[in-house]
Amino acid sequence: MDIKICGLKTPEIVAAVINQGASHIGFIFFPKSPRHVQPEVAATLAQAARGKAKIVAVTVDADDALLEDIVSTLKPDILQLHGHESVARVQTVKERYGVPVIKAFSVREAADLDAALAYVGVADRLLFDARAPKGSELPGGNGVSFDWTLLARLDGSIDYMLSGGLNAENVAAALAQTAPAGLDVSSGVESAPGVKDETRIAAFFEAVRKARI
Ligand SMILES: O=C(O)c1ccccc1NCC(=O)[C@H](O)[C@H](O)COP(=O)(O)O
Repeated sequence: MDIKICGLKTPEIVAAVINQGASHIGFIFFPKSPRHVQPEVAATLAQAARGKAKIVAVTVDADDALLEDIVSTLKPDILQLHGHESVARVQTVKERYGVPVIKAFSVREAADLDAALAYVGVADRLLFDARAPKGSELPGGNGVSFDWTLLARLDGSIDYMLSGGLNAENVAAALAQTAPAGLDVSSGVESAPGVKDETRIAAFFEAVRKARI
């Protein structure tokens, strides 16, 4: 099972998540986020992880100038589009930058999943996250979950990551109700917004291992 730890900001935490066996590490390029990093910082942090985990650049409705900067500076393995990018925009980004795309969707009700189906075959992977709570300026990284039973309506062949409010305490329940190809977590392995915690990271990986025995 793929595990993506998102919102990394320090070399110590990059080393910790690689040691735990993360398949993906995510860097956030969204100035309002407490996890925001500059492309140069992400590129330096990514050096220790390259070839061991996929480097994911997370953007929100980014324009071409920002994407070009990120792609040329960080050289990500994957671009995660976490805004309102259309199917056509996802296709264009894939073609223009030659990088696989994860398209994120905010889920609160069944119709949100139906809307995501238009991206199957265009995005390389879908990521289902919770709809941001009222008042939040962040489209992701809010530490809130959605009703996982909604995912039962998906065709079993759809490749998706589950995200939104996951942590060591609830991940077994999430895996009992869903069949994702991967998990994505940020707040659930933090001690404060934007501050990753090695003990919580280890506990999350341990909980996933236990749930999968
Ligand atoms: O994490 C952020 O601050 C963020 C900001 C803007 C867009 C996306 C963001 N995060 C994307 C992720 O992939 C998070 O891991 C995902 O939303 C889950 O977050 P959490 O519920 O905190 O585990």
